[in-house]
Amino acid sequence: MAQPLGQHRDDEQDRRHSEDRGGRPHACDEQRPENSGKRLVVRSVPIPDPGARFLEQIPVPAAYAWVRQTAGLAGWGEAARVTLPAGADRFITAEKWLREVADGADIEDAVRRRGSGLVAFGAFTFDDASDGSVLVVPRAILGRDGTGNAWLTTMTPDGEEAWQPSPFDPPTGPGDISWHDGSLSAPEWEQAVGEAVRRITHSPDLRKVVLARDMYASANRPIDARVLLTRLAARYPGCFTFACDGMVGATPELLIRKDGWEVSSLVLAGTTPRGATQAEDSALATALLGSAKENEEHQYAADSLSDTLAPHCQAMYIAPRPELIRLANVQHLGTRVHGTLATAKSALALVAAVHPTAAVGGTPTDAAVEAIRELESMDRERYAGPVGWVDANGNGEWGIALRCAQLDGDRARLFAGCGIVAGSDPAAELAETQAKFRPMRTALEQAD
Ligand SMILES: C=C(O[C@@H]1C=C(C(=O)O)C=C[C@H]1O)C(=O)O
Repeated sequence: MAQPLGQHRDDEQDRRHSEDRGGRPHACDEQRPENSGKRLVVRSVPIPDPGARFLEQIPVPAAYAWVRQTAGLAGWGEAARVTLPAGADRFITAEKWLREVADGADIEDAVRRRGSGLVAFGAFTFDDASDGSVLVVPRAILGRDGTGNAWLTTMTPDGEEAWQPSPFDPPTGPGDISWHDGSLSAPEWEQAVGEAVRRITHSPDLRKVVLARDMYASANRPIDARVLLTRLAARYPGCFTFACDGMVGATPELLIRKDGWEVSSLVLAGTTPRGATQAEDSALATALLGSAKENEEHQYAADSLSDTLAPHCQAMYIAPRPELIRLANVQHLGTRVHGTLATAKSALALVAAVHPTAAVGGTPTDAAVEAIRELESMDRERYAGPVGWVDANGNGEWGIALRCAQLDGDRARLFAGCGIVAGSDPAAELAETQAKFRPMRTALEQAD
């Protein structure tokens, strides 16, 4: 393995500073960059290939990441941050903030690849009514594409010392984990599912509601995001393994990828377990693909994405029927969507247009979000919200934050949810949430 890149003292100070505040800014920080006014000096340079396991080179526990297969971005430190209050305008406010940061920045990009130059990572709340969305420009990003081209980007507030390799803070596992119920116990959550089915059956207006539940893990030691990232990336290589401001996971669902005029998405909805044998696995897959209930649930999600994306495209292709997406823990129905934009739009503007899809909200959107607020008895915070990265030109890649946890010191809050339609069975949905918790549970409990 190549030498770890090490860390700079400033990164450590940044981390302590943000941890002192519980990772959450005070109200007076809202919409103000932490480097207040200092312009950023951004340099991207090619580096020798650090290898496929480049996530292991992040020098500090507070990691930023967006990685699929052996390609992606791994960041650390904080050069600038904006925290956005509740509001449907949080994506556009974030976009404006990034534009101002980029306009003021001194950028030299000798790499000129997707993800080089000035890049911010973001995690947005699911609900317009929730505070806590963030966009962070790290101090350093290690980037790698699928063919082993690699680069290092440093982003430094003017007048400060650029990040330099120095001692590496080795990752440590979280030790023994104990588990605690979240907002609802399992039986209470089954009751909520029953109530959603009743409302869908009796109201002609509500067709689908995605209901989620949370649970808590307590560890012996502070939980190091890097440990979870490397475990998740190894077990879920086809997913987007992500970390942003303590939100860590491996999501299979691509909300929007924007590259110049091209946009794409992978909508998921409809789930079945993996089989214990190949024959059982295939039988489950065949049943999923042929199930009227799962296809109905899927269609709402595919329609919601295509209905909201279409007005921004001059051409759009939607796969005519869902395909099977197999992960280590579950199998899904998935629909791929590709489009060409009609007018220039940033990735964040597109995220604003399509979120929340009926993969995580429901149909119709407003009634479903209202039912979620009433029935889940919790704030989803950034679970099921958009997570990803955006560059100075508005290109980027955003997933839906699923199969994930919010880290807070030695605690983690895990989330999982399921689409509920008229034909849903509460016990089967509870089992589905258990399967969807598994990626994070295993990542936390796995022995080194
Ligand atoms: C809501 C989640 O997943 C979503 C719901 C799915 C379903 O109901 O079948 C499938 C994939 C995701 O779109 C989750 O993982 O928490």
